[in-house]
Amino acid sequence: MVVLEKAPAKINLSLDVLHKRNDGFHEVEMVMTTVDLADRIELKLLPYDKIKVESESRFVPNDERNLAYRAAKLMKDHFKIKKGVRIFIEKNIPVAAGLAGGSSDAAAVLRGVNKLWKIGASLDELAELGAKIGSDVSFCVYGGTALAKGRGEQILELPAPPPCWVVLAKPAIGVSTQTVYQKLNIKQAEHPDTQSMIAALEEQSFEKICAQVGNTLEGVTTRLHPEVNQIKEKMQQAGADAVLMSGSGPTVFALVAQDGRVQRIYNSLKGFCPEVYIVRMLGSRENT
Ligand SMILES: C[C@@](CO)(OP(=O)(O)O)[C@H](O)COP(=O)(O)OP(=O)(O)OC[C@H]1O[C@@H](n2ccc(N)nc2=O)[C@H](O)[C@@H]1O
Ligand SMILES: Nc1ncnc2c1ncn2[C@@H]1O[C@H](COP(=O)(O)OP(=O)(O)O)[C@@H](O)[C@H]1O
Repeated sequence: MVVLEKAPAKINLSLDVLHKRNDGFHEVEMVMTTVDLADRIELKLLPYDKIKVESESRFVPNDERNLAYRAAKLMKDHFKIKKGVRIFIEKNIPVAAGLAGGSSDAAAVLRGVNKLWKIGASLDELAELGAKIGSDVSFCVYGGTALAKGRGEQILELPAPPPCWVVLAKPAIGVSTQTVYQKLNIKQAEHPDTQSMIAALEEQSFEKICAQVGNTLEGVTTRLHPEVNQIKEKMQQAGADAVLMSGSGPTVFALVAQDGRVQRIYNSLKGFCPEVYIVRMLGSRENT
């Protein structure tokens, strides 16, 4: 038996860091949405009790360090499953990019082995388990558009943004999420207005969404990697309606309403950035 799962990337339309917690994590408020740049996860039932991970990407480990492996192991242990799985990951999402590729692979494996091993857990149960793997996994279990609170694992569904183009540009650097959080000075950083972003989504106002994008982590990554600002400037000059770094970076996204401007923005980045993508937002959970 084979199960196929799509593992889409996410962007943070807004990301606010409120304070550092006693457990070392940061309390956040993030408005997140999935886009149609996705890894493809193929799960095959093995006739023996083992988890195997395979991928042609040289950027991800093929052993127990892979978040997809950890997701399958968690499901085996939690539901006391004595079956095996071969996980093949077709890696399309850039790694260590602020796009939650690893978290989305883990979420896809939670959903996938739930079917493969006929466990019958609800999405809510899978999202709760996913938080043990990483802060972004719970959101990735549901996909769509959501407000994520706590350290990222408390998910509240939000209306899908009005349709628009998203141009993603990733410079040739990887960023450690842990380092970015460590270097953040919460008092001095900029903070987006999360409630206004939610109101903009509820109003379905593309203009207001564009006005409210903001990311508390952007300043930290920009100081470490000035390329991030250069990408933002190029996107703005080429006519983007809004530009922001996603998550801890270094990927920058542009929101673009007019078809005619998308190719211009793409062309302005191609040659400067090794990885540039034109994608759409997936919008709601049903489309993810
Ligand atoms: C910044 C965000 C925004 O969506 O995403 P990415 O840039 O990684 O995609 C997330 O908060 C990242 O989520 P995720 O990548 O799952 O992080 P985790 O594995 O849970 O944590 C990695 C490290 O980041 C720090 N961390 C993470 C989340 C959080 N709320 N506070 C933190 O301080 C901790 O130091 C932790 O050891
Ligand atoms: N399936 C996976 N896909 C991507 N990265 C993975 C995976 N499993 C483990 N990792 C590790 O997790 C780290 C962060 O990965 P990723 O989710 O792509 O970044 P981000 O959290 O910035 O969005 C990388 O250093 C990578 O080695």
